[in-house]
Formats: sequence, C-alpha cells, structure tokens
Amino acid sequence: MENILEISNLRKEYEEFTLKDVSLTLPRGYIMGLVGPNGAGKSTTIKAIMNLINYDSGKIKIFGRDYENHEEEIKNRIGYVGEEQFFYEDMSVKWMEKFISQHYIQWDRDEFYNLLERFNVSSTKKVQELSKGMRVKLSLALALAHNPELLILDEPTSGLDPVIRSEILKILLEVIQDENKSVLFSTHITEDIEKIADYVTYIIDGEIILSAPKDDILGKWKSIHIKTGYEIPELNSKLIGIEKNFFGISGLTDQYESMKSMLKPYLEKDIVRVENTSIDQILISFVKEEK
Ligand SMILES: Nc1ncnc2c1ncn2[C@@H]1O[C@H](COP(=O)(O)OP(=O)(O)OP(=O)(O)O)[C@@H](O)[C@H]1O
Repeated sequence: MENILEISNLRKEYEEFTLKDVSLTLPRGYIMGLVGPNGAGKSTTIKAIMNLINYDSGKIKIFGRDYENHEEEIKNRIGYVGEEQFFYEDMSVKWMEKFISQHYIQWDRDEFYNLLERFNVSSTKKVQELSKGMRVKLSLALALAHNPELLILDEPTSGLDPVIRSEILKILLEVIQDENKSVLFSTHITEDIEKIADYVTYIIDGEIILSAPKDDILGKWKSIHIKTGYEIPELNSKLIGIEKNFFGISGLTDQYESMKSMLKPYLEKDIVRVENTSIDQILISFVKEEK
C-alpha cells in the first residue's frame, strides 16, 4: 500500500510546548482523523505538513516527495482548509475563485460552482457577508476545485451545526470514493471520527499516543468493570483511566485478549464485566493517564 503522507520524528519546540518526535503514515485512499484535546499539537502538526511553520527536526514526505525540492508540485496536489479562513473580506466569492484559481494548474471551475450550489453559498455575496458555516464551505469548495489527491483539514467541523457537519462529512467520504485520494482531518469531535475515519491518530501533549486503523482500535480496546469489594491486581496494572463508580472500578485496556482465560472465572461470577468502548472514551482515558 502506497503512503500518501509520511511523517517521521517531527519535532517543533515552542517556549512552552514541544511537538515530540511525531511519526505517522497515511496510506492512499483512506481518511485519517487526528484527535486530541485543546492544545495537544494538532494544528502545529498540520501547519508543519503544510510547510507553514519551520520545524526543528524530522522529515515530512508527501506523495513520496519533500518540500525542499518539490514545493510547487506538492502544493498543487494538496487541498487545505485551515482552522481560520483568511479571505479578502471585501471581495465577492466569485472574485475569490478567480484569484485563487490562478495559483493552480488543475483548476476545475465547474466543480467549484457545483459545490457552491450544493452548499447553498451565493457567488455574488461578499466574503464578509458569509456566516461561519458558509466560510468553511467556501474554503472546502476552493480546496476541492483543484482536484487534490490529499485533502488536509484543521478542525473543519468545529462550531458548525449538525446539518452542515454531516454534509461536510458526506463530502469527505465522497472524496475518497476515488481510491486515489486521502483525507487528514483534525478534530476534537470524536463522533465525526467514529463516522468516517479509517485511521485514528491520538495526540496528547505533543506526543502521538496511538495511530492505527479505527476498527483495530475499537476491536482491541475494551472497557472493564470490576465489582466493588474485589481486587484483581494483575488486571488493575493493565488498565488506564481508572475511575471509581457505582459498580466498583472501571478502566480501559488493550490487552483483554491475552487476559481472557485469567479473567474467565471472574466473568462467570459477574465480578468482572467487559464492554466495547468508543474513540471518545479512549481519548478521555489517555488524557487522565497523562495527568
Ligand atoms: N506560534 C506559537 N508560539 C508559541 N506557542 C505556540 C505557537 N503556536 C502554537 N503554540 C502552542 O502550541 C501548543 C499546541 O497548539 P496547537 O494549536 O497545535 O494545538 P491544537 O491541538 O490544534 O489545539 P486546539 O484544539 O485548541 O486548536 C499550544 O500550547 C499553543 O499555545
């Protein structure tokens, strides 16, 4: 499987924050969700991928190429929607399209106007007259109009209503129908990741904690509950994000398979209960563990 994006040991030091040797790979034809709490380093990682910030060490390869020798080619093949949309506020949507189209070799004007119509954004409006949701949709239409192979979005759905959010997720799914394309999007809305991502990368405090196919993560990670009054030390040491609750204690583990036979007698007596978990719960447990 060809990797469309390969990051190895990316390090960026700010005065009060360090992105710590981030490594990840995204295969062609898939969607990756980059998830983490506020300030975890999602935007910093994405800005480095977009060559918008300098970094201290590490390597970024996109389409097997690096920015040093192939900047123009890479930028022509990437569509990017940043956290904030910087437009010429006083100009019309139509004008923006003409202005931006000059920078791309493969610009598809029809595709741009089709998307605008679908998004219900009027091309005669001035940018300053657009709502937050409309601005995101305009950015997405601009990013998609040059037929990018890799679409990178920084929190594209944050602050948007559920209708627009699900519309945007639908479009991202359509993008990867063409198996040649990939999407990387950051979010703290884990529900969006559950819906559309093939791969999930967890980043906490500048560090990648886990990066794997979503189904593998959800298949492996289990929520375990131990009844009040019982101690199972060999299980406790394998749990993260442990909390006390009405039933006893609960925590998450990715080692359930290897503990199955040890846990059998407890499961039979209903001392231990095992349940599936969610992308959200895994994130919460990782964050708790870091503190
Ligand atoms: N230019 C900068 N100078 C100094 N510190 C910075 C700079 N840009 C980002 N940081 C710091 O880096 C850390 C990570 O920020 P980043 O924007 O990457 O997080 P994030 O995961 O995208 O968060 P959010 O979900 O809130 O957008 C934060 O502590 C932030 O203050």
